[in-house]
Amino acid sequence: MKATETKLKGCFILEPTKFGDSRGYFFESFNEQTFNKLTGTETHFVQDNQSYSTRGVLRGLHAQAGEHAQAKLVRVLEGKVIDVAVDARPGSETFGQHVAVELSAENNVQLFVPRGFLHGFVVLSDTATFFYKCDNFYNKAAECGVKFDDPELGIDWGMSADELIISDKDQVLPTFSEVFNK
Ligand SMILES: Cc1cn([C@H]2C[C@H](O)[C@@H](COP(=O)(O)OP(=O)(O)O[C@H]3O[C@H](C)C(=O)[C@H](O)[C@H]3O)O2)c(=O)[nH]c1=O
Repeated sequence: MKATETKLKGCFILEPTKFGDSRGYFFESFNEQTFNKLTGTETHFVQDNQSYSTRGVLRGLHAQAGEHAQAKLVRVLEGKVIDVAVDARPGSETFGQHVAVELSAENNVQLFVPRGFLHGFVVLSDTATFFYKCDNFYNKAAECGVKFDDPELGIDWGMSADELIISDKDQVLPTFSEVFNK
């Protein structure tokens, strides 16, 4: 497994070591000891999530607030997505900045999204199965989010607005400044 820290401190791109042979391939998709050594953290994941979406579905930008904040290790089991993490950590040098990474069943790339980040993704393939580990349990009351197309964030989702499929809930999310600069 190789880990590369992004411009957002604590946010890492991880690439598994793949062992191929005449049958196909094998790789360790997660190893707590390896992960914590590579990221310099003591992360302990407690919940796995999986979602299935069709092309153009955009889920996000979401987070859980306060003590219910979640770090996430995200990857794609089938299909291709653009995955986005936005730094919403108070006082961070990269506050309001984001990274966008292509995750796919072909590249097997993972993104570690630390606590204090907003997270979302858009599906580029016909369908996508998205899998992620969380280091804190789901808490509906602590859910918060920011509008995917907030001009202050300037995220290029790689698709035109008319191609996107977005939940009613996500359509009416506030702007980044309304949530984090209040
Ligand atoms: C997140 C979550 C949801 N749910 C239930 C609540 C709803 O009845 C249903 C769908 O939830 P939602 O529409 O919030 O699902 P997404 O839009 O995929 O939300 C996720 O999208 C972005 C990409 C994220 O990073 C978050 O993990 C999460 O917010 O699953 C649960 O029971 N447990 C959970 O952990």
